[in-house]
Amino acid sequence: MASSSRTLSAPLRTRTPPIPLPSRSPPSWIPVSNRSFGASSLLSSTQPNNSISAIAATHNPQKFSCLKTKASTSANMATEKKVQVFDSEEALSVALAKYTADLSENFIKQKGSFTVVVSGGSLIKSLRKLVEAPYIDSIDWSKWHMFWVDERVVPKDHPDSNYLLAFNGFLSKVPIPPGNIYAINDALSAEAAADDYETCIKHLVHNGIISTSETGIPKFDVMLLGMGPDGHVASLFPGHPLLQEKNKWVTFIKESPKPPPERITFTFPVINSSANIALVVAGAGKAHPVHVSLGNGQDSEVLPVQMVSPEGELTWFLDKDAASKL
Ligand SMILES: O=C1O[C@H](COP(=O)(O)O)[C@@H](O)[C@H](O)[C@H]1O
Repeated sequence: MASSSRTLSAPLRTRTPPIPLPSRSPPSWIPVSNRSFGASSLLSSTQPNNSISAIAATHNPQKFSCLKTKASTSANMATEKKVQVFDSEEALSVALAKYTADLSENFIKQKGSFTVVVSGGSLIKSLRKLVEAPYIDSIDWSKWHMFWVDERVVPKDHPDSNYLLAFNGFLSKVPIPPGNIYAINDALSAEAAADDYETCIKHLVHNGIISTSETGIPKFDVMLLGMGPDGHVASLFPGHPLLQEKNKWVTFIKESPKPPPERITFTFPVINSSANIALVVAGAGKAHPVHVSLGNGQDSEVLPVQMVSPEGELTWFLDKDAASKL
């Protein structure tokens, strides 16, 4: 799509979000488009329910080679895991853009759409190469459907909003149709916003926009996820009972250990139903949970990031600082 045909909204300056949102949860019959809604080395994994394929570190991410292996897992499923280590976060972001663009092309060819889930945090900055040439023009953004793996229960123009972060760093630069951007309804309580988002997802499953796994759980084409220094993913924190949630697709937390306290989040059944997950981790401050997940590091408890085990493929994008303990 030519860059001249992009329909970009202005950055948020007021409390009015660029995507029209109802003041309260809309009934399910409202059309979804109107809803608110260096060198290579090989590692072995200590994680029992995952296989690991390879680590490749390089200045030129186009040239890394990955050995792929598959192993059985406890739930008769195989998670194919790839680990890529880059000399810099810059090189990581180049590779992440290619990874995402390739998936976009393949899914759009295969089924005519691409369902993408993003986290907040540092992930959004690492997506910066995707909004540059060649991908800005080669990706068919009109087929993208965007979701959030977690969101803080704040207005969309609040500095803590994951939506605002994504808008400023990504959405404002690409012509994804506004009706394909599924933000949470920020006019609701945490509990109601989680229910509302789950209803939105159900509606899209019903419409065939979101695929499902054999068990009927939404199966997003890709989740692009960051990880906190404590090993949290989405708003699923170490030791929290929500790690064990099995029934809900979207839930809420009111006492997040990381501010702000009120958040909504996808649960592990949905996260692990994904066709692809990219875990994007940069910086020495995250070396410990990476060591625990991929090396022989230990923690007093199972970290949320260790519970990421998708039905499809898991790819770790690490910079060398995050991988420094491996
Ligand atoms: O609070 C959150 O933190 C995590 C990790 O953020 P990062 O800045 O350390 O990468 C993020 O993935 C999540 O979406 C966000 O709500």
